[in-house]
Amino acid sequence: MSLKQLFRQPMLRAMLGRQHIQALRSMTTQSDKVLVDLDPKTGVAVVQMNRPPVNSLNLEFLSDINNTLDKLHNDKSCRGLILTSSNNKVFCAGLDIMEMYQPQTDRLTEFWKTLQNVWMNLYGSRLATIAAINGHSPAGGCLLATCCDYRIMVQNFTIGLNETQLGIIPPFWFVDSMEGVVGYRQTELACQKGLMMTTDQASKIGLVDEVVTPEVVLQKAQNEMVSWLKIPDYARQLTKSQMKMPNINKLRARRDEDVQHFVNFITKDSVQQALGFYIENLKKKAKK
Ligand SMILES: CCCCCCCCCCCCC/C=C/C(=O)SCCNC(=O)CCNC(=O)[C@H](O)C(C)(C)COP(=O)(O)OP(=O)(O)OC[C@H]1O[C@@H](n2cnc3c(N)ncnc32)[C@H](O)[C@@H]1OP(=O)(O)O
Repeated sequence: MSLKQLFRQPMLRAMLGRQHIQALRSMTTQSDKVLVDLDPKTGVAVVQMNRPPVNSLNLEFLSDINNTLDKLHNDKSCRGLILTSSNNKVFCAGLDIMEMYQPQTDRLTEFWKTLQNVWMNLYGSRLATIAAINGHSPAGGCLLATCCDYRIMVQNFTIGLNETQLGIIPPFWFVDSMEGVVGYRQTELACQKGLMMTTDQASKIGLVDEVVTPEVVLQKAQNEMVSWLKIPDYARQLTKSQMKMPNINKLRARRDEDVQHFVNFITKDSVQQALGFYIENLKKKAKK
């Protein structure tokens, strides 16, 4: 019997109720790289990034994240999203560097457009969003975290926009996301120097809101979510939108130009060389 047929069974429908069937259906249609557990009672979806070894963001993974966000946004029962990782050492290693090294222009363009979509979708989400950062979170990983409304991070990991250390530039919307959380001066220091901060350092500048032990990170996120969902959705959403729309509109207005800058920049010989060295070092370090 197919899942579709199974969901139509009157006995199953009676036992589980309509809401639960909907939640089950949405869970079973997700990709195996993005695991979704939507609790029909609370309306909170726990979304686990699950692309081993380090949840690096390649084109397909970004598309899966986007599809998941679309599904949750279209599901009226969903009110909150907790973003976390199935790997308890790495939340997200940022963009998949292999997408940017010796790339095909078409795929590189598609990759960047998809990342822009993920950013707009998560940063501007109608849902209350909490990042349960249960591991390292460099660059694009930090971007995902700063898209969320609240960040809870496990102690003794690192987070930051470290692009300049790779010889690349954090795009203006990465910078805007961080600035919205920690303000201009801390963003300037963090981005120009490509700082990877420990959880405690990040907490000191307000980049993370709470520092916790690994065992409690999800429970803390669930507890925090309860307080966000006590606020009427329309009031919270309109307040959020008022604050986030200027940055979203800024990227919308400069989308094509941003893609062009990215492609031109990444395909420069000097940038390819810097990425090549970085990958070599990463692989050497991984072998040790
Ligand atoms: C006029 C103005 C013009 C403006 C123009 C603007 C242009 C815009 C420019 C471009 C902007 C790009 C923005 C980029 C954003 C990014 O996100 S870049 C990626 C940054 N990420 C990193 O630097 C992280 C690197 N990884 C690590 O530090 C560590 O892996 C880790 C995350 C701390 C985890 O450590 P550990 O658990 O010890 O795992 P490892 O052993 O190191 O790694 C396991 C394997 O995974 C591979 N890997 C790691 N990270 C990545 C990655 N990001 N992409 C691809 N692959 C990765 C690593 O190499 C290992 O692989 P194997 O050796 O094959 O096992």
